[in-house]
Amino acid sequence: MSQADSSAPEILTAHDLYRFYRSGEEETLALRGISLSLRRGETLAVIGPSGSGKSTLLACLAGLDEPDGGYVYVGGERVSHLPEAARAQVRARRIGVLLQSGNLLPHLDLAANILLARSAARAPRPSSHQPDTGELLDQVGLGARGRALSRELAGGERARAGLAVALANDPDVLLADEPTGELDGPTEQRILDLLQDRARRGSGVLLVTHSRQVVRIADRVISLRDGRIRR
Ligand SMILES: Nc1ncnc2c1ncn2[C@@H]1O[C@H](COP(=O)(O)OP(=O)(O)OP(=O)(O)O)[C@@H](O)[C@H]1O
Repeated sequence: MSQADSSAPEILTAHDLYRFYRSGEEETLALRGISLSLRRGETLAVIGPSGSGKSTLLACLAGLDEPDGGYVYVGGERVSHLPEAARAQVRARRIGVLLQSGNLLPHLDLAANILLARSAARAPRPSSHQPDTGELLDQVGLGARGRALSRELAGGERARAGLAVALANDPDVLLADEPTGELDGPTEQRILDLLQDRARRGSGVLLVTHSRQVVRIADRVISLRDGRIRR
């Protein structure tokens, strides 16, 4: 566990999030009034049984999905209730997202994926230090794999590559869904080290996970059940 500074500024705020899904006659209330916040340098783990709303929450926080009620702010900028293009811009500038489905465009090599994520950030914040592609590849231990396509990477390499892309915009907030997935021990440790390093550099880090190892590096843990935070 890292030692987050309780006086550090809040970098992510989510208030009273609701999300309904409707398919045919069936209605699912995936989020039922979730409020949470994250400070710079803080790592928050989100746990809960399958179907409790973790991925839906992450998608709403990342601006990949729109909540039906409530709001999300990152770094003082609104993420929710914006046209999709505006949400994508806030995400490109401020948020790193690591999804289980992977975040590499399949027809571009790894270096090009990183360059694309960096250039999408366009107007980096004055304080930001966007690492260059070589630096990022070295950080995740893939210095020699910049020319590889996603399909040419082994599972552990692909997870680290995804993290490199998620970090390419020097995000205020890193949101990751099962960042260590099915990885072996040494690769899992490497990812955990990178996540801890990210928090030390002042990002807020939110990790959806079932892994005890991941929970161990968190400053705080919240548990979801039926779309609510369990108290
Ligand atoms: N696109 C969708 N359409 C309809 N229902 C959905 C959709 N996505 C999620 N749900 C439902 O919303 C609820 C929350 O799902 P969600 O995927 O957020 O849970 P989760 O905690 O991430 O589960 P898991 O750990 O299995 O990934 C579930 O009941 C799920 O069936």
